[in-house]
Amino acid sequence: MITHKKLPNGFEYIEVKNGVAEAKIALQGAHLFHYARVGKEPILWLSEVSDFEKGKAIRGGVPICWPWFGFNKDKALPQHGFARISMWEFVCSNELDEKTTVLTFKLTNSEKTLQIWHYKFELELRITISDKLTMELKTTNRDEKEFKITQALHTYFAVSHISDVAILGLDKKPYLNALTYKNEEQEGDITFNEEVDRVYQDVDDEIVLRDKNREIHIKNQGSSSVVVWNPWIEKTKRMSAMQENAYEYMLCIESANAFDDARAIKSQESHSLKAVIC
Ligand SMILES: O=P(O)(O)OC[C@H]1O[C@H](O)[C@H](O)[C@@H](O)[C@@H]1O
Repeated sequence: MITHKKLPNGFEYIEVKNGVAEAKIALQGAHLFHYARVGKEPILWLSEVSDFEKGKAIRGGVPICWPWFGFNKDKALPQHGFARISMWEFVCSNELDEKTTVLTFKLTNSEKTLQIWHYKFELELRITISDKLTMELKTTNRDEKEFKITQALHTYFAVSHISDVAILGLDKKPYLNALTYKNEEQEGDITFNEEVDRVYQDVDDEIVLRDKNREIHIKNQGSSSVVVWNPWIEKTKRMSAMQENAYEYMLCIESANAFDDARAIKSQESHSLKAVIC
């Protein structure tokens, strides 16, 4: 079942419920901010003090970073691009069976986007809610000239406690340490006891988030870079919409095309970035 909902301030979202899972997706940013299987704990983390407000990104769920990931050279432009703070069009929903709901959202260039990013584009997000969460973000170049994007499905995962989790599947992978700007290589599993902000490259395999009582598997397509991030104590204090202890209960594993994995898309061609989480 699909229900259109509105907060008292006018902020709109869609609630999805089917036989196996439920989800919530805001029209601003086509931002999925809740996904849980029936009777199970949510997979995604959402800040208890997140904004649900026009022009502000939701803190948690899956922000869509597009058409650039991270800072823009022009510091006046928004970090992680404009897609996550733009109003998307809800195109359609399709209940394939009692366990599978597919929703499609679209964003195209406008006068406003052309002022800050000088290309015509079509961006489509297909979200499939079933016992798996599937997100496919397709960028089509509708301009005459080629363009280059960096992007991410910036997934915030809920964890029982940051000191109890490990990320498997990135052993021996090269990464850019975004805190020191040094290139390093992963040794073994990733565990957390300090701030971590890394862009892994050459990722071609499944990633596993191992928690005390569950494992989450992440499989990406059209992507060979993965960002792993936990802000830890000091950065959390500086961030918007985060409670002081929030870093203990979340981490991000972001399905990306970032840094060396930027993608050039020719006129009328497309690129799809897909993540399957189960
Ligand atoms: O606060 P935001 O703009 O949502 O960014 C949140 C985080 O996103 C990514 O994971 C970056 O690697 C981090 O450096 C950044 O702090």
